[in-house]
Amino acid sequence: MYGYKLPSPETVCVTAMWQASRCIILLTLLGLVHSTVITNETSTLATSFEYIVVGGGTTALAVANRLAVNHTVLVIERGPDLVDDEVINDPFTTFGTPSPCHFQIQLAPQMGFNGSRVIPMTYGSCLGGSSSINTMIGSRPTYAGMSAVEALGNPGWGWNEFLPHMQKSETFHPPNPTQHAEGANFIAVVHGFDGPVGVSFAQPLIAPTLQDAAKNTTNTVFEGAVALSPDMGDGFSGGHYSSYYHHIHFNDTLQMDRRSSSAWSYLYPQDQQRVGLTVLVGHRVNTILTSTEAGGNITATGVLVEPIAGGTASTFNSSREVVLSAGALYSPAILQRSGIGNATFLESLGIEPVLDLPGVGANFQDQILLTNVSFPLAPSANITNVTGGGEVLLAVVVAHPTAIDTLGSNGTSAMNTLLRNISAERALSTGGIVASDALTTQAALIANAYEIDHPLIEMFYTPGPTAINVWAQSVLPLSRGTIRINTTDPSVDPIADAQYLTTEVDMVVAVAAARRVSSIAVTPPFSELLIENALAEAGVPQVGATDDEVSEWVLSTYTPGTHPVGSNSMMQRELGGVVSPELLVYGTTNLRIADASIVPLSVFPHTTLGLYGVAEKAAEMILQTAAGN
Ligand SMILES: Cc1cc2nc3c(=O)[nH]c(=O)nc-3n(C[C@H](O)[C@H](O)[C@H](O)COP(=O)(O)OP(=O)(O)OC[C@H]3O[C@@H](n4cnc5c(N)ncnc54)[C@H](O)[C@@H]3O)c2cc1C
Repeated sequence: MYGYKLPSPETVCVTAMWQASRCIILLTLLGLVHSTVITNETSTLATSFEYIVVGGGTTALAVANRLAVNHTVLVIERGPDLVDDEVINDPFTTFGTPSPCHFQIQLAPQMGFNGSRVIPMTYGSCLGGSSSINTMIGSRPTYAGMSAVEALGNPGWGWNEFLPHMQKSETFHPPNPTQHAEGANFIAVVHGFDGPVGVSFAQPLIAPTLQDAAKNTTNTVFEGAVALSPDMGDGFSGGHYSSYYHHIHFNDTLQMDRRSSSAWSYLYPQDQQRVGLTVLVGHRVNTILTSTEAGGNITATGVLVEPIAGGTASTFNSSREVVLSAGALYSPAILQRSGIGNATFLESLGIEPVLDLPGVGANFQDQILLTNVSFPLAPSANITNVTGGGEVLLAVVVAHPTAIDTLGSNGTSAMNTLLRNISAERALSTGGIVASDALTTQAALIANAYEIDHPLIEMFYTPGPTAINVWAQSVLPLSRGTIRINTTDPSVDPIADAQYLTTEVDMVVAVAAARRVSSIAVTPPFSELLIENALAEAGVPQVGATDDEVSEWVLSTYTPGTHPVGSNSMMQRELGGVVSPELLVYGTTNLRIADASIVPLSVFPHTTLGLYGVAEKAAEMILQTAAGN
């Protein structure tokens, strides 16, 4: 006998993905879930939690989710809850379309041609943080990169130990037969298949003509040295090119994509509801409250919180730990306001130091992007085939050439010499490092990584309606800057100074990347898709331009890579490290940091998938401490 069965409320909710908040409320009313509380009101909240997580961004929500399975956790996010915001949820509308989550910080004047440049850096401020607005390109650190991180005094952070944490976060969607036929591939053993973060190839994956042109031209420009990769996340992505996967949830039933931000992975879905989790939005953490133990160690006891809209400040207490996850731009500022940082600097602002830790805010670094490159399509090019008919498509082909692929053996050995004889003076004088050893050690590790298998640059091709963009990104910058508050007023942004391109080797890499961009535009079959004078039209130096001409162009056009890291680095304390391999702030008993600020070297070509690994590893270590192991 056949009967008609009504879909369960859970099924309705999964199908109506855009209405998740309403679904969660419905399910809660039906008594089907014990829902996480998301609120912007403090009056009804408890004042004490086992854990407090500062920030509600990419890493924060992942850590909070894992801790809240068995503990009470309060997350405090400065920005709003934008669960139903269509710009954020739809992967294809986020680029270039502002949302209430898009924010910019004005960087300190950076090096430019003939003087300095004032450049803003974009970041996300809402639940999910920057994962709610980013470009969703999925890439992982390399084996060589994680070896360098481990060698900075971080046992347990090599590729083999780190991989399981990235796998735990992930549900990888293998390419479907069409995507496979179009070039998408994967290696199953390096992926996870039941974690919260959806990772899949985009739909549609490619614009066929551009895909072919990009692959063939990459091959020619790098003289066949850059080979098709079976999987860009296998740890050996240097010297390869491939179609990218993205952090996107692909829903088989609906045949549609949705951004898999941290919020959509670890917070909103029904199966991620946590009765112990409270998320307070629209509130800023001004300071972390501390007490000093008998032995001189500092214990975090809670946080001082203020509503963004104005109103009375509140205090929340933590009985176990405080986890700082406000991102590479803001976490150092919160520590500094709390009296943790360079004691002399803090005193100059009238802040009483509770912990002298000179590395707070130092070792700040970001990749650069050469983005201002938009090559106009030739009238003869079949626009539909080249650009997918004017639809927004995600990155089509990405290439990760190594130093030897890009510079040849003479260039590589010249760069190696520069790296191994690096002068730390400028970084020291600007406060970018706290000891010259910090830079020479990092430079030697970067040189080793390049010798093994680390990408020197990343190049990707993306189509627009009438032009093709070729992006080049430096991957492992050596210039070091600072994040520093200049007032105790918590509503004022810190001074973020990336010191882009101030180290000679970074200019060498940028010039090499720019030269490859020029070569690509004049190399068939890619060049055949473009107008005849595409280089001049795009303002890019001609092939054969002098080094000075190329440097001038680089200095006039580069933009922030929006992958800032390192401002509370995980490395030895003597080198200016801020956190131990257990992510505990040195000199504290229970203050951890889990966000991009702990990453000591830019070994994640794109940061997000690696940061989910950091979050999973952080949560595991915190839970081990709670269990007394
Ligand atoms: C435009 C853009 C494009 C990008 N593209 C990619 C990409 O394609 N692929 C990729 O892998 N990565 C990409 N990234 C980088 C990646 O998104 C970030 O590195 C990553 O999300 C950072 O995670 P986080 O947890 O360190 O910080 P965030 O996710 O930024 O979270 C920090 C959170 O802390 C909150 N906060 C700050 N101060 C306070 C305070 N005082 N109190 C309370 N809350 C506070 C902020 O509002 C924010 O929500 C991109 C980033 C941007 C901005």
